[in-house]
Amino acid sequence: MIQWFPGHMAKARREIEENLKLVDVVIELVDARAPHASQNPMLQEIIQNKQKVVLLMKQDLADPVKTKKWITYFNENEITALAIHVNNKNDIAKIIEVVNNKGLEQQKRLLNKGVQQRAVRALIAGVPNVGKSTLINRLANKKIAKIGDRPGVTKKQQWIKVRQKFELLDTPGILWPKFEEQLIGMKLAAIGTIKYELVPTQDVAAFVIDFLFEHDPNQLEKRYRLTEHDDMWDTFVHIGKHRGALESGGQVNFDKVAEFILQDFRTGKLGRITLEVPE
Ligand SMILES: Nc1nc2c(ncn2[C@@H]2O[C@H](COP(=O)(O)OP(=O)(O)OP(=O)(O)O)[C@@H](O)[C@H]2O)c(=O)[nH]1
Repeated sequence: MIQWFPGHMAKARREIEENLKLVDVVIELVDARAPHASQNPMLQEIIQNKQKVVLLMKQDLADPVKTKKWITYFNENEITALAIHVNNKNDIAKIIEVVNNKGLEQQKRLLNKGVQQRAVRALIAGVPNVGKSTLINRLANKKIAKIGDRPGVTKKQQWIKVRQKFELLDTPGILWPKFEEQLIGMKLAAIGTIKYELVPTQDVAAFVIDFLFEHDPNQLEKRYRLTEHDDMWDTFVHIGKHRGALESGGQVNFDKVAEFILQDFRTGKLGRITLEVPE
């Protein structure tokens, strides 16, 4: 997990700016469970006149009604957006079609300026853990070796041919998450974008419990037999006993409880939850 310091952000930005020169379309990945929180604030600024497609990833874990609202919201702002489950073939086919069309559109604009036609080119960008590598592998239709950090080695750009349609840069642009607001930090920690060193696990789990109790209390009853929630301490004790998160003396292990809650949330065992709706 990357620690984002100003230097890293500047470097990430430079890399994307360099790569942007090579492509017609930017594929921006956000998390369908928190599309606003997981959107990098800088990207739009540097994309400028390139075509963009926003993918709401992990739609299988998100609330389908809220996902529809988000798609409408993006469309109303003249942004093409698709909800994606990376294991759904139709979703992948849709990406290929839309990216290709966007790329051709972009090229048509440039042809008038004397630029030669070539294969449509695209790049993927998004915050950590949003599903960039998985999507690249699905689009390539084969397993691409993951290229780790190799400081000091400048890698030559490689292009992946996607179904004879367009070319995709093999390394995604990794964008930094938003840090400015505590609530955004909570959402990002809940969906797994940022690590717990930044926000304590128990706080994140407590946030998830509060959110569910307000928006979808049935899930808490179904999963943990939790029917009332006045006090976080009591709620953790209840869930700890229910899930057997106990220490040798029979005391509830709060860290373990928090891990259980977050794991349940992230794997969809607490239902399909979206943490925010468009304003
Ligand atoms: N349920 C679900 N999980 C997904 C989906 N797409 C990706 N994932 C999971 O999300 C996790 C992160 O995926 P990666 O492809 O490693 O994400 P990344 O953006 O490349 O992550 P970094 O390398 O940290 O930047 C993995 O466990 C994937 O299996 C999806 O559509 N649905």
